[in-house]
Amino acid sequence: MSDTRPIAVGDIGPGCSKRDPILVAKNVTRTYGGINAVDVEHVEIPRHKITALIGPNGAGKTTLFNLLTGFDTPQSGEWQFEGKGLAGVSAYKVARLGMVRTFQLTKVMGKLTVIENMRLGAASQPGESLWRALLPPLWRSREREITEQADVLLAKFKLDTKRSDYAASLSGGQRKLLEMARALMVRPKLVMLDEPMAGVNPALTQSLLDHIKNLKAEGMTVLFVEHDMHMVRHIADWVVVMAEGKVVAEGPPEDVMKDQAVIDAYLGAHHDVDLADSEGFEKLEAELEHDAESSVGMEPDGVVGRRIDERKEQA
Ligand SMILES: Nc1ncnc2c1ncn2[C@@H]1O[C@H](COP(=O)(O)OP(=O)(O)OP(=O)(O)O)[C@@H](O)[C@H]1O
Repeated sequence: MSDTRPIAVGDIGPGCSKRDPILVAKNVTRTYGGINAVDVEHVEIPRHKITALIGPNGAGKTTLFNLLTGFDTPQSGEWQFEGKGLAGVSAYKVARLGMVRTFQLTKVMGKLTVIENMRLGAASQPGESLWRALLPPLWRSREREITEQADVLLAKFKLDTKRSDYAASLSGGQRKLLEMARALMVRPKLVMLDEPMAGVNPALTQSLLDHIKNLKAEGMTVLFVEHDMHMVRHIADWVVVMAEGKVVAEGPPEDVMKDQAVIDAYLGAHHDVDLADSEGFEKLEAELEHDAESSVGMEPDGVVGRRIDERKEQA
């Protein structure tokens, strides 16, 4: 049965408190040269929910992911995952604690087979090195267990027929699926996905969406960065909006899309467009076609945030 209790406690707005947060970050800052890439005063991610982190290009979404998961170091800040402080904790240990992430550009190992990539995902499970070093016979049985777990996941993600293929031979969408499946090898509690839909062929889009919804159904919490607003509206329970490094809005998707701060962050001068309405995207697209200077664009499939000149280069 779905949990219909309110996600937030008290007033809804940037940095608001959650009834049951799995991740709480305070005063996290990261500058590059003179740029405040991330300057997040307070943000809480609700447990057992799907939260979308949105914002225009350069808003600081990926940098925030990197900081929280130990792939980058902030100038200041603290954050707790399940009540445990993670500042200064390495990416490897963060994954072992149950907080895993995928990357905008997948990091699967092209020269390894699909099953080898999956086995590597288990390397960050608690106790792995101890088993291997101290108890070789037990380690062999552990290896069998890892392979079985990998095969179950590969079947679930419909990659079992690719088991012995090199990861390099997979399509972009299949690599995204493999990266997600591999992340699940550590049996995480929080799964952070950086642009899961980018570069995914439309035939795989529904499958990816279903997999993300399944993560929640299986008791995991999901936080994902995405430019595809149709996806955000379709699967997110909660949306956090960043612009210029800060959290500028948050709330349920239907409310956030109507929020003036979100409209300002995404649309600049195009204030008359309603992001809560799919026709609004078409209108925005039409307007931007006549606005070559705009730094915010939209793909026909609903991708907001690409620069117009980037889109022309890609075409
Ligand atoms: N390694 C880096 N060196 C210098 N500047 C960086 C670096 N990484 C990010 N930045 C800058 O920090 C800001 C935030 O970038 P970030 O990639 O986090 O944004 P984003 O919201 O994820 O954007 P996108 O949606 O395009 O992925 C940008 O101004 C970016 O140019």
